[in-house]
Amino acid sequence: MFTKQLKKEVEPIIESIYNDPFIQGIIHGNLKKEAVKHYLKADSLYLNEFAKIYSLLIPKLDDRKGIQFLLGQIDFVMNGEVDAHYTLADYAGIDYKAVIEEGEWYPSSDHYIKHMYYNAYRYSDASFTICAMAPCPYVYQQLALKIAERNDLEGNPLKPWVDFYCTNMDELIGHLDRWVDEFSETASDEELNILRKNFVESCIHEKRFFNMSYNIETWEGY
Ligand SMILES: Cc1ncc(CN)c(N)n1
Repeated sequence: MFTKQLKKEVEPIIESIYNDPFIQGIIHGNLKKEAVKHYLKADSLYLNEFAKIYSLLIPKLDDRKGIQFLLGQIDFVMNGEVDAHYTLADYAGIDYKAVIEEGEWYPSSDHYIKHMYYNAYRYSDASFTICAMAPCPYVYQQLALKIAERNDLEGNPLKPWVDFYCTNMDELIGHLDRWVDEFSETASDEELNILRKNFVESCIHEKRFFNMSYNIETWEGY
């Protein structure tokens, strides 16, 4: 399966994100509050765009089930994933609604968001965009499962964040994989390479997004 190969290829990237300070801060329950705040400011806007990009895929699909699935995902991104954000906001002792008002597309999130939009407008088949979007649920699921495996989260205020991404991603990932695997069966080598590159680059964007948050990256700090 094509998506299986992709997942194998990005294992070292996920391992390196796991060792980066943002995820280590989650593991040890001592992530600095400013990093959480910066993450929330960036991520609330990122998720808004993610929902909008799903909507751009709707005209690319013909099957009713696929369209219904995307509508469900738009709802999840807009209304469900906020639970994970509230866990972080409560941990940092901040007013979530007030904080996200100050959000911006900081350089690394800006790059990531535009990577997804480019593929949505550039290619008529949804698979190209899906490969750029799939690391969003996949990387978080893999990180959460890896953290949960340690079995040392009792009493960690960030445990609900880990639990959230351990449990809510399977169906979505299965759906995205099926779309891409089906397309890959008839795709040219050149198309396969673009799909692969999109997936790998988005995993790297995930790494940069966490580091952007940890390092409080802004446009002023060029
Ligand atoms: C940047 C980013 N990537 C992934 C996720 C998890 N859906 C997220 N909330 N934000």
